[in-house]
Amino acid sequence: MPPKKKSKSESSAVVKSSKPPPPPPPNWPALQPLIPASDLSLHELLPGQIITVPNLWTTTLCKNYVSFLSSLPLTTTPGKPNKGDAVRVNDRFQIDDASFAERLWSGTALKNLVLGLAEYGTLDLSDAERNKLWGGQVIGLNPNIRVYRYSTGQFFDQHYDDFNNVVIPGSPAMPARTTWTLLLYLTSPATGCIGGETVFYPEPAPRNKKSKEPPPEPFVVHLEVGLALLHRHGADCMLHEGRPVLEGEKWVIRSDLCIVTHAQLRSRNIDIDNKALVIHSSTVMGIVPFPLHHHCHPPRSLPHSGTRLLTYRRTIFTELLTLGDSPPFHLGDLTERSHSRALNTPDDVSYPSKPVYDCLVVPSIPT
Ligand SMILES: O=C(O)CCC(=O)C(=O)O
Ligand SMILES: [Fe+2]
Repeated sequence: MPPKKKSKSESSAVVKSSKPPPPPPPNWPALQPLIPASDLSLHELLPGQIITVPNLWTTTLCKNYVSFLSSLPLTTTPGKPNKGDAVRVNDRFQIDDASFAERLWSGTALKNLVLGLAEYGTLDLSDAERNKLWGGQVIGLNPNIRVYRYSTGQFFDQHYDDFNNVVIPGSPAMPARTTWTLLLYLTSPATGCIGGETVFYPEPAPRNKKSKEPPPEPFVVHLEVGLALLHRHGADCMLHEGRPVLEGEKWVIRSDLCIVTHAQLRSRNIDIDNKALVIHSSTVMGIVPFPLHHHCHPPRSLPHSGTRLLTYRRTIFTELLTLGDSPPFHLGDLTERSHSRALNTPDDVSYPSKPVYDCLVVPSIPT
């Protein structure tokens, strides 16, 4: 007798049982109230290494979040780490939630400050300098959101944060790499949390390594409610730790800045030279301004015909609206209809509806 065939439902049941679906993301409260971006700024505490945004979240928002986060199923990490991992003793909750990561990025002042789009409070940098600082063109935050609660006596021992390759979901999904750690403090001495500072240990200058000079002073970041701390990670990460909490509870939300890289773009049929980004496709499509946010009116930023960019393969830049619907590729705001609509304001009428362009001039992106 032939083996009994599995019915569809049976076989899907088998698949299901082998890989349980990920837990649904929490019902995160709204990110409000917030202080307007115009009243916030980036503070470069250690050039190229540590940057903060005081009051990224308001005290009220932090307080609401602490009470919300307390309801999540946090797990205490074991005191004995895997080989090579730092000793970390805290309670933690971790979830892949691209939509929350996007809210934390675009729904607060973070994106505009990091990308240099805010009118005030950004660092005074050229696009190339900004890309160098962040390690590339930042496209958002790591969807892997971590929530830490340190109770009295808990700590995160000295360690370096490594980078990760991640995928930012979308259509299509965008491969990216993390370059800076984001720590958002929700508590501080003002809320009864004593201790728990994040401390960085600068490397002694090479010539001093063998000398008897004392090592450089540690750099201490004190907890402040609503302060976002960004620090470079990966190969150039500074040794750092979360000091033991002496009293009260320390709450932190952790994510990372994510960048796109040359290699990742190339693997998607996108070419870049120092100034331009071109999408190749047999069907078309278009050319995506990069970074998008520097070009609210992309047609204005297109090069004049006759420039060297005409040597690129000719592509028809159909109305940007089409990018929103069936994109060969899209990023960030261009995928949003609201933004696409904004491109059809009366301001745009002087542009032909189906102009032919080769390429868009964009800032360089480090490999
Ligand atoms: O909680 C802190 O102060 C440090 C956290 C940290 O270093 C990390 O998440 O890698
Ligand atoms: Fe760390």
